[in-house]
Amino acid sequence: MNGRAEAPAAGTVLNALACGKGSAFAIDAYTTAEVTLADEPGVEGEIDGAPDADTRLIERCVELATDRHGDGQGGTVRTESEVPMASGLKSSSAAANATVLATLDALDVAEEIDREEACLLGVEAARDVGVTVTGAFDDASASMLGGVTVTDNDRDELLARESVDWDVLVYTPPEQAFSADADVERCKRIAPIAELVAELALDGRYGLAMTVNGFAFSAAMEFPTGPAVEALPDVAGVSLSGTGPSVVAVGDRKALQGVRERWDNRRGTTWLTTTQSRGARTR
Ligand SMILES: Nc1ncnc2c1ncn2[C@@H]1O[C@H](COP(=O)(O)OP(=O)(O)O)[C@@H](O)[C@H]1O
Ligand SMILES: O=C(O)C1=C[C@@H](OP(=O)(O)O)[C@@H](O)[C@H](O)C1
Repeated sequence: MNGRAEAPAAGTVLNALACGKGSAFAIDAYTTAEVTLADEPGVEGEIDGAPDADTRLIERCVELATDRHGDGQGGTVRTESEVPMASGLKSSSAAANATVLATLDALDVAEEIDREEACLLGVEAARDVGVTVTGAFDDASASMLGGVTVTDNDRDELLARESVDWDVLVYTPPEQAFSADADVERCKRIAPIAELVAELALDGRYGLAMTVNGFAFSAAMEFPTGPAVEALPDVAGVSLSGTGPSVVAVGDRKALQGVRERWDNRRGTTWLTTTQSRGARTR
């Protein structure tokens, strides 16, 4: 019983750490999971190219999926990823979604299970192993469903979802920042600004929403605002992604290419990509 699936990474419109509401958009970079089920319980996880990384998230995803939709089988799970880990680009959501879908594929029920329900299994696994603050249903839903989503993570409620077709520039500094280490109390201080960003996002004004989000959360979590200032006013929106350190910008491709030249003077990597509206899928 083998299953295989892929799920996209995502960038931030609104970080949910301040007021519980969040918004994210899927991008064209993927994590793939391969699951082999066995009759005995116990799950062994492996992350390609990262032998020391924490495999509990993907192991818990297999356990929850076989508990709810199979007979509690164990097995092995292996992920391969184009998404830098703990960089604000939702590597955890992509890994969880790919693993849940690959497990459902191995159980031969992937087409019967609603995608939002499958996504919530990954959110539950992330809460169980402590890699998230709010559950990150914003990031998980964007990765599972594709497009841009707005969610209430306190209620695990999808408030809005739409397909979008944006060019996206990503800047990834060489450092890592794990969500579980974020200074949540400082983020909560900017809740009134986060509420404003949620209103802008629900109004479809995603570009302005993400720019306001980026300045506010960069201040709260003490990340530099230089990349955003170098991108404005040429782009439609620019923000610190998640709990950082990556920065994402959306807008006209030519303008993004100009911003890329400026960002290339910084340490780390830049890449041009697009939004992704199909979401996760079995392979
Ligand atoms: N490819 C992967 N395979 C398995 N687990 C992963 C993978 N990528 C990320 N994770 C899990 O997600 C955690 C990082 O999550 P987080 O700090 O929220 O970063 P991000 O912003 O990239 O989602 C890792 O410690 C690991 O548990
Ligand atoms: O753990 C969490 O609850 C969250 C982590 C952040 O994302 P990253 O995991 O990308 O840092 C944030 O953007 C999201 O809204 C909520």
